[in-house]
Amino acid sequence: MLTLKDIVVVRDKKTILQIGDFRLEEGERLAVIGPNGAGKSTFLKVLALLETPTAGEIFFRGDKVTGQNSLTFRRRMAVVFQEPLLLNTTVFNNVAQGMHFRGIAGVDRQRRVDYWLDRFGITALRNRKPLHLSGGEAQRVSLARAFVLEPEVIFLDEPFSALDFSTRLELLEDLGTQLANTGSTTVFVTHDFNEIPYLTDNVAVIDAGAIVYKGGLKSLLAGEVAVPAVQRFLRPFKMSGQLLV
Ligand SMILES: Nc1ncnc2c1ncn2[C@@H]1O[C@H](COP(=O)(O)OP(=O)(O)OP(=O)(O)O)[C@@H](O)[C@H]1O
Repeated sequence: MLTLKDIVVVRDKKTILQIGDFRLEEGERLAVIGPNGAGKSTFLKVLALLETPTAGEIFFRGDKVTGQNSLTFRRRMAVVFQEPLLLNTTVFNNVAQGMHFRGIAGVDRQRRVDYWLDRFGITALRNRKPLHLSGGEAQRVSLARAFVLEPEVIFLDEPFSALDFSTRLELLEDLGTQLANTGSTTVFVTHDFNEIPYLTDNVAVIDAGAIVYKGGLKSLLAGEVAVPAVQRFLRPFKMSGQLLV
């Protein structure tokens, strides 16, 4: 679905991302993990066509992405960030907002919003303004706003890292269910190994701007693969007993 070729991102004269070959397949659910500053968000923004790389090519379903067509492709994707970024209007309007740009209106729009409010358990909040939502509720609105667009690919950049543990678990379970139901192609950035099994076993590890591992999480944690950068990153999780998976 998305292919990166010889991507380089340079910022402030520093190379922060370097990806030779990368393919995201149709229906693939990929978790991206790595230490702080490794380049995870930059990688996600390049894939989501939100950041233009310094060099390299991006293909969406075989078509080369250019300055002229990138907005059209971007409208076929949805992104959820750590901060919900909601407008100061009702939950219903926030979820309905993106459909305006896609020409979906009337009964169809209402039906789709109602469906996703229900899927994420926020129907009762439909007339509430964001100021009066908890962090977990606000992130449910963000998720509904992304899914309602029926995007071809969903990007999630540490969507739950600001939430408490039990809220995070509930949201991970609900997100996992909805991703399984829709079969959406997904890229999920996290810095916590424990979140990954709720969504997938398929993981890419980024370190110092490069993908140093792509494959199964279970085999990675079982030590079946020996990538020094991965072992270094895993060590503090194991030592502090934070690795629950
Ligand atoms: N616009 C920019 N200008 C200069 N440096 C940048 C820019 N964007 C990112 N960087 C740097 O690039 C590196 C990678 O940043 P990025 O946000 O992609 O990492 P990350 O793995 O998502 O980090 P974190 O887990 O802390 O969110 C960091 O050192 C960051 O400071």
